[in-house]
Amino acid sequence: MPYSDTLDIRITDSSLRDGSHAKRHQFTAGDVRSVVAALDDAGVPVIEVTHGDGLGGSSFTYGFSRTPEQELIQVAAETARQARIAFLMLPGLGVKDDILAARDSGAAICRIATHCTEADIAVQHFGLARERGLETVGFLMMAHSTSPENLARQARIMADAGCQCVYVVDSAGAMVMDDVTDRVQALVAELGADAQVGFHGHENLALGTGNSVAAVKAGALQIDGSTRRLGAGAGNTAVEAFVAVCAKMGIRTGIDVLKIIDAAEDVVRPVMDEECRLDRLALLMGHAGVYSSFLKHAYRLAERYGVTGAEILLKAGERRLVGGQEDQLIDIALELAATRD
Ligand SMILES: CC[C@H](O)CC(=O)C(=O)O
Ligand SMILES: [Mn+2]
Repeated sequence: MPYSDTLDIRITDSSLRDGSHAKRHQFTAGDVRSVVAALDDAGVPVIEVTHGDGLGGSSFTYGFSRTPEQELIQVAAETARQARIAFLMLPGLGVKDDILAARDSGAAICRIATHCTEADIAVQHFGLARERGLETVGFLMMAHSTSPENLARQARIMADAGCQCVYVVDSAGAMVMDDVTDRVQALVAELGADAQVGFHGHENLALGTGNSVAAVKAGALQIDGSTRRLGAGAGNTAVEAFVAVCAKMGIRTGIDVLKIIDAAEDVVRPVMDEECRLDRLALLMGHAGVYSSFLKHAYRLAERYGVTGAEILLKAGERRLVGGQEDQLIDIALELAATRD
């Protein structure tokens, strides 16, 4: 079944949220205005705007936002003519009042993210969001690290709590196509008509587009990407490439291929500090299954403690660190530095 009468799938652009990691959370209101205007004009139906770690992420642990995220959400909502604005929140980092504030700032879609085995911590948040008229999306992060069967059980918890679409989130960019197919199929079978299934990819193994196509073939109706790959690690699935592939495959996204290609080059690239590269550290994250948003932390800590980013990330992979354990990267760097003395 298609997403709607006019769309086979719905794409959410995460450049202004996942891309916040790559920008070390330094987006300005002007950045948001220009990117939202271009994506909206190209027909992108949903644009996510928040601190990289979601509402309430601005902190010593995750990095401070240059501009308060509610202001960025407000600017996005005022700029968009047809696109709906989404925000992300990790329970515990953000609180319920942040959800209400984001709704008042003009956001329409509430995306709640948990580690893939902890869906139960999101139950109240989905309830509140639905009660206040927000559309809901659930994010099961680091989905490569649990079985399809277990992931489906976690998706059921989210759907029963009022989540309308549960995402398989390849936070580490560690999945290959069969991993995606198995997980998306398991969720589709579990959720049936109760909730849609989505997929969020990272490019750490250069499989963002291929994995997203696999997700669609397995029944996903919502797909995330970031224009010019502006996201954590090697970035997210490039929206412009995925849209062009969909056009060739006859998958209706509602996004104008030529306009999104221009937006990537002329509007998003100038906002970026640098390209999101598939370099050594990004590849290591895909290989070792490490949370993509650890990348910039690894660079910073490597420099501060005189160790290498690769060592930090490989240890993080061995210890199976999950999102929210950024402080443990400091412990790893200190331990490595101690072995140098
Ligand atoms: C909220 C942290 C994280 O960046 C969410 C996400 O995009 C992912 O897990 O890939
Ligand atoms: Mn991500």
